[in-house]
Amino acid sequence: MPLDPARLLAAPPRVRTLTWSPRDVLLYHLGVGAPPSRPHWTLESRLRVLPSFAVVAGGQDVLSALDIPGAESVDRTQVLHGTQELILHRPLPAEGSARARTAVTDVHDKGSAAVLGFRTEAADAEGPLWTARRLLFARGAGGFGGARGPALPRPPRPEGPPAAVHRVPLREDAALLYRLSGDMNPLHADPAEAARAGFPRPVLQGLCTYGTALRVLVDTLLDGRPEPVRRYAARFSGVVFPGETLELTVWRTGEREARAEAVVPDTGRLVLADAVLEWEA
Ligand SMILES: CCCCCCC[C@@H](O)CC(=O)SCCNC(=O)CCNC(=O)[C@H](O)C(C)(C)COP(=O)(O)OP(=O)(O)OC[C@H]1O[C@@H](n2cnc3c(N)ncnc32)[C@H](O)[C@@H]1OP(=O)(O)O
Repeated sequence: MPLDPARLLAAPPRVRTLTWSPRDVLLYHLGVGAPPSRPHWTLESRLRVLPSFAVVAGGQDVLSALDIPGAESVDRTQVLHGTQELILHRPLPAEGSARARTAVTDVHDKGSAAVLGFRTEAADAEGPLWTARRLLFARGAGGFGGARGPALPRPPRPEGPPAAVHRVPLREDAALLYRLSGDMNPLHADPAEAARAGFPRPVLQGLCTYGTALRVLVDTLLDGRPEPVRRYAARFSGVVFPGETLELTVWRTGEREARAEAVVPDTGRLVLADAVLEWEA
């Protein structure tokens, strides 16, 4: 049975209560490579919360993302994370409980692939906390006769020299450490699953690359203060393997805005594209 856009879009939103503690935040920060020299990520007494923690808070189960009516035919081994956007309505507390509501927003037929969009709204007793939007790229799930949908915006590279270029080595076990925070997809841990998905070895979670880049951006642009971050978005343009080094290039594009991209310099592969970070004073 092919993918059924009408059923997917009509599926009731998934509602979950998410609770987290400083231990979860500390583990997440290690998963995105926080070094011992940055105690605001690694010590409970000085802890600040990297905004991208929102995507794992409360152990959000990425594997169940496609357990919805209409997506039965999608081969889970072929699904790649395509884009991620986070809008922070307030700084995240180190300990919290929130109600998160996730709905399917887009079902696009790209020929051989399908692109599925999801939107999560999370709020606690004090009001909205974050909005997350993501696109999943389901290889082999296209051709169901649906609308192609819009092309992803590909803004031109910022003009002028970058403000900074950071080399960010990734741990060999980065994917194994990161998965303890929430993304237990075997694609990131099991060589046999990676081979089934067409990769020579397990690939890094897109959200690990996303969080790693944000950590570096917050440390270098905001002096390690995540509280002003309001929006962070990026496209996953190529796979990353644990143990590789990322080269993160950053442009200042406004008083409170930066753009960034990451390549794996050994291969020249662009892996994180069109990243944008916006913050307030
Ligand atoms: C079990 C269920 C689990 C569900 C959750 C899983 C979450 C995680 O565990 C999984 C992961 O973390 S996977 C790792 C992170 N992601 C990646 O590594 C993907 C890297 N990107 C790629 O490989 C390619 O860009 C690729 C393959 C994404 C696209 O490359 P191409 O095929 O060359 O695409 P292209 O020809 O450029 O474009 C075709 C159409 O697709 C749209 N598109 C392109 N890149 C996209 C992207 N990143 N996200 C969403 N849509 C994208 C294009 O706009 C194009 O559409 P159109 O033809 O209409 O313009």
